Amino acid sequence: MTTSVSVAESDSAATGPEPLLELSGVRSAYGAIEVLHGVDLVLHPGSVVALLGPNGGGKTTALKVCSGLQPVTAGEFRLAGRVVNGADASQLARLGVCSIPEGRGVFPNLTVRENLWVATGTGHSLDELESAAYQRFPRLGERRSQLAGSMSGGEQQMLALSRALGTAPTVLLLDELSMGLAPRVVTEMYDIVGQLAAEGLSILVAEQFARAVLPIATSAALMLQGRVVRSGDPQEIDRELSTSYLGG
Ligand SMILES: Nc1ncnc2c1ncn2[C@@H]1O[C@H](COP(=O)(O)OP(=O)(O)OP(=O)(O)O)[C@@H](O)[C@H]1O
Repeated sequence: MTTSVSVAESDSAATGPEPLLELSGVRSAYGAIEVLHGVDLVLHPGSVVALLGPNGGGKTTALKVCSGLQPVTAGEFRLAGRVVNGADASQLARLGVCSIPEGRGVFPNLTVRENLWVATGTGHSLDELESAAYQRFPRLGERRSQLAGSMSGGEQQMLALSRALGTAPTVLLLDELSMGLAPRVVTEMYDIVGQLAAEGLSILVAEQFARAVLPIATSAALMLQGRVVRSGDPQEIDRELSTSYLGG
């Protein structure tokens, strides 16, 4: 069953450049246990925001809020200036939010082509999706009939990205892109993320390994124990992290 979304114009729409996605004082809980205690985050069009921090800081939960998989119990979640508290994942997907979860979310028992076919529901033909995917990632073209589960971690991540891009999102949410990938592949994947932002996509990426994402980030936010404790320039945050245990 689809619930109706209360979509209201925000007062902040009148002040300064419009963020595409914004969390203001967002709280969220699993059952009775609150794990986000008033999170503030801003994602501007065409930017990459790196959400950093150690295990359990709340990065994945914050991304789940942004993709409609986790409820907002207090505060405001805004998309293009409109309050979307209460919107579910399919409603947010229709508003242009696309998420690649930790572990990539490809169907291991389907081939590359079949995984791309899943995105045809959004209006593009399989031919169009394949052609865009293989142009960006020629390696996927060579493996179009291979089962996704038998591909390398990097190839699966390329497939997950291609399928996500097939839905023509405006906001891309990435959770731990680097997980299980060799350092060289991580660099390759984040170069692509940087290119996507340069093409206009707005990207929020949760990443435990700050060094992987900071070179292409527009800004960074550090999450500890359910709060953003620091946000700003990625180079500054990189310097601060390198002098703390988090940089290790
Ligand atoms: N489904 C769940 N049920 C109950 N508690 C949860 C659930 N998922 C996460 N938590 C708790 O919420 C807190 C934040 O977890 P979250 O996964 O958002 O952090 P994270 O920064 O993404 O960490 P990691 O990098 O380990 O995934 C943790 O204390 C975690 O134990």
